[in-house]
Amino acid sequence: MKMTVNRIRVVVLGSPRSGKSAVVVRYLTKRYIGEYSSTGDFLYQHRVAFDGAVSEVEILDTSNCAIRGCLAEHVRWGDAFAVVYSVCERRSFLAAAELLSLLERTRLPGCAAVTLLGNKRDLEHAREVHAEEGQELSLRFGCQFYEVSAAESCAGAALAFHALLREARALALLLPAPRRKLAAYSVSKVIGTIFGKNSKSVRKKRPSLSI
Ligand SMILES: Nc1nc2c(ncn2[C@@H]2O[C@H](COP(=O)(O)OP(=O)(O)OP(=O)(O)O)[C@@H](O)[C@H]2O)c(=O)[nH]1
Repeated sequence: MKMTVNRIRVVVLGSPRSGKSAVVVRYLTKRYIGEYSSTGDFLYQHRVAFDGAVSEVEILDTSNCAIRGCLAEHVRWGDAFAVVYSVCERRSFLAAAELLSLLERTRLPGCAAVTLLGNKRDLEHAREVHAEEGQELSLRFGCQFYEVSAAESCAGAALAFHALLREARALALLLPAPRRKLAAYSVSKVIGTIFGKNSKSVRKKRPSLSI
């Protein structure tokens, strides 16, 4: 049976140190890398098959968007958004609320799949944001919500990303959007870079984005 293939562009947003890269790499490789020295965005290409369909996914792991002024460009580019905060840092939760509000203002409601991820749930002793608060925020913006721990397991990240891709697939059937090409790194090349080097500090390079 021929599997349908669809292309989905995912943008991962959130405060510095909230665990965006750790969650993305955990989902892509099932492994946890402790430290990244991030200097910019990183774009991964990933092919995933589930629910009888194949998705060619581009995941943009952003860094310091607000400071670098590239947030609007990323919001225009994405079909789906993962907004990450750390359950141990209230400031990152407030920033996530701002990001959800921005997405609501700039992307017509129902035109993009969005999920809110409360990361670092393994650090219960340092928790500052309760799960109910994340749930309420997701209800307010009509988006999905998961608490995950990139450090503890890949199940949470996989569940959250597959749910996001499932929603993006459904929207793509309703809202065909123009496709723009991006220079991208294949996951195998990226993973080689990550694991080829000292995995303690992985330098992230900013690929040339041509939208
Ligand atoms: N305990 C714990 N630590 C985590 C988890 N996820 C990430 N970290 C740690 O949090 C720190 C930041 O993780 P990154 O993935 O680099 O965070 P980031 O959001 O990509 O950071 P920027 O690139 O600066 O925006 C690192 O020290 C990670 O080891 C988690 O689930 N649990």
